Amino acid sequence: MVATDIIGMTDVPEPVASTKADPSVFRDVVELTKPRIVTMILVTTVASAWIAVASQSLPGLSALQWLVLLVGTGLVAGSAGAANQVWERVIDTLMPRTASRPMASKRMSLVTGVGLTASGLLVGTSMLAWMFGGTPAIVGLATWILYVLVYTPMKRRTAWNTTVGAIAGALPVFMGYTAAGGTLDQVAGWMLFGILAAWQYPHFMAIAWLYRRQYGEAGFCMTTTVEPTGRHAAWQSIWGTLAMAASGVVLCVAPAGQPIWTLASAITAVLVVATCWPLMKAAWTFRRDPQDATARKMLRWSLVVLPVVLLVTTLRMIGL
Ligand code: HEM
Ligand SMILES: CC(C)=CCC/C(C)=C/CC/C(C)=C/COP(=O)(O)OP(=O)(O)O
Repeated sequence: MVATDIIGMTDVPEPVASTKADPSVFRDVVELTKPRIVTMILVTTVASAWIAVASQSLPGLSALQWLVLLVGTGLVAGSAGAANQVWERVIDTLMPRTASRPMASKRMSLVTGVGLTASGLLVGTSMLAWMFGGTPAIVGLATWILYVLVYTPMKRRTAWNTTVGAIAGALPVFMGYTAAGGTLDQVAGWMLFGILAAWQYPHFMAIAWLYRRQYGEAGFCMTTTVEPTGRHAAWQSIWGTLAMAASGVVLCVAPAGQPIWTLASAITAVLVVATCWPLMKAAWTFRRDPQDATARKMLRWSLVVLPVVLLVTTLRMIGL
């Protein structure tokens, strides 16, 4: 049996909570890490490192440094995804969306899940500390703690969990930014953080709407379960998209705090707004007509808009 996935692009197997669902151990290990989220986090890490180098006139990273940054960050982020699945192995059985995960379906043992989580965290953090010193490693560890130990239990208590999740999802920009030599007091780094944190509202409000029944039945506290008309979710998406565009514009125009009025800053600022526009339109349409179709459109646009905004801002910084 097949079903359409959340963004309506491909057919995916209907989730089944059975030990026979997926015999591939390798596939389970990958699935445990939430690979699509990790991939997007790595995209943000690369953009952040590049923007730090270009905006602060730093020497670029060597090939080995890029490799260690990507593998180290990927391991820490994958470990966070794994820890979340270990923690939620029982509640994940209550939602068709998550019931076929390796831990929830019991295809993977608790010992293996915990072992993979611990080794990913240890190896990833050590690699970052060895190559780049303490800051990126400490930011990674703090992100891991916030996501696993604060956000994960909060999901069943208050819809404010999304704000904590958005902070955790945005902090990895500082791993790339500081690994490349940037510091935590620079405007460019904080604008990148702003882009990421704000983007997660349209991204997640769409998901929270599409899965509102599953979240509600499993006992999760999301904006769409505590306010089921979708109005709050829509407004959070609209404000999130606006804040994302504003952070992107500031990054293009005033990467060091002081506005620099050049053709490049004006063109890229306009491009940032133009890129965010379809997401804003989708959020507005969702506000007027909160339905699965309008939410799915918003989710799809969120996944397109983030990499494009990062590309535009990176090109601006490297002076193209
Ligand atoms: C409040 C923060 C966030 C929440 C609650 C959240 C939640 C989710 C959930 C539940 C899914 C899975 C949807 C499904 O099962 O089909 C998902 C998909 C995804 N998320 Fe997020 N997310 C957040 C932040 C992030 C961040 C920071 C990134 C990366 C920068 C990210 C990237 C993705 C990607 C690439 C997908 C894959 C979409 C697909 O299924 O094809 N998310 N998110
Ligand atoms: C470097 C490092 C430690 C990075 C970690 C950052 C990270 C994993 C951010 C993810 C953001 C997030 C809240 C995802 C949803 O989890 P969820 O639990 O709501 O999703 P689920 O319901 O599908 O399990």
